[in-house]
Amino acid sequence: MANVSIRNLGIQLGANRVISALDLDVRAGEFVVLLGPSGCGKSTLLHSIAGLNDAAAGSIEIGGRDMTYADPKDRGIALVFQSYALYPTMNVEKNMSFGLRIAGTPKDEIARRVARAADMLQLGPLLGRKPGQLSGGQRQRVAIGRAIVRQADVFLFDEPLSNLDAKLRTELRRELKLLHRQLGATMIYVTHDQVEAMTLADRMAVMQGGAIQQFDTPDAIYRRPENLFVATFLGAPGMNLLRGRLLRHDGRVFFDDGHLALDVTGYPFRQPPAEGQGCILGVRPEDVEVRADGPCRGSVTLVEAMGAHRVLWLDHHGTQVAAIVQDEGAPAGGAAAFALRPDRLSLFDEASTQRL
Ligand SMILES: Nc1ncnc2c1ncn2[C@@H]1O[C@H](COP(=O)(O)OP(=O)(O)OP(=O)(O)O)[C@@H](O)[C@H]1O
Repeated sequence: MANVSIRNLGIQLGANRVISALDLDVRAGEFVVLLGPSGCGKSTLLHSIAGLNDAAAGSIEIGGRDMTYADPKDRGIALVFQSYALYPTMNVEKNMSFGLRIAGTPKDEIARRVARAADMLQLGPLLGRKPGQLSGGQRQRVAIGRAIVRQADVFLFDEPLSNLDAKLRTELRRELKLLHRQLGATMIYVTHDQVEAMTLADRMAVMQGGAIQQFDTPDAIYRRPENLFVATFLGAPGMNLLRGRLLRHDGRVFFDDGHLALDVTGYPFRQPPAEGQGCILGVRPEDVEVRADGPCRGSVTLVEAMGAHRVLWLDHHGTQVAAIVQDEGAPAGGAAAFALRPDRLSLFDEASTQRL
């Protein structure tokens, strides 16, 4: 296991500067997820760590050694692709051992490593089969097994579960997390699926436009998003947003959207807010409490039954506010009062969209 330290990285693909001045520190043994919408540059960043893209600027260190211009095979990494990339004519055992045989690893050592990986991934009974005789999930297990036998310092995963159906994804996701614990290896994992990111990551980097918008634990990012992009990218439904201004009155600070004056004096402002400052208030649907004595009012426009809970959509003077409720007796229509949990609010500057 090794740490990965990226400084001031710039990556140019054709005429596109896909990544600029990017810093990222992955600790040894950590599971880091790169998460972001399509085209944000997460695969480009992963491929740069693997040495498949040339750096136009900056540096990449792996295990304290400068690998910026090193050949992919010398970086101590193993890469698992979305598309499995298995050899169709070789059986599972041969697919898994291929890299080791090329590298001249002794036969008994190969057998030991393949047996261990097959055991971890429940591939033992399938070792004699060809890829064409395997399901998608089994093929991806073989691709992961092939990476494990290499005993790499850093494992890189490029959306490895996205070809699988929902049930298999969930299963293999859990197996990957357990595998990480067992191996204690450094893993960097690309996905655009936020559930995958939240459940797998020790820390995750949320990317947009070739830059990391926030790098922290899933909980910290979910609870305290650094900017509006991160706030709305995570969560289903996403964070509710109300536009208003910050006003001072009798030594207290209020968020005022013209209909609602919410005392936010206790909010941990990073800088004292300016009087009248344009502000966007964010609150997660599970932090909207539908209760008769709530200070806000809205009319129920839609109720979505999700099985374990319901999503209530409330029209608050033209703004749709989602509330997650557990109670089957929740209002199905008409007017409803609600409150916003004061300790769970996020406030963003309207102009910069950064967290206040
Ligand atoms: N060979 C290339 N030449 C020029 N631009 C490229 C090349 N490959 C990718 N890009 C551009 O770089 C940007 C980042 O692409 P990248 O594949 O890293 O995104 P991504 O976040 O992994 O997206 P996805 O989830 O769709 O794979 C995109 O705007 C893409 O169009």
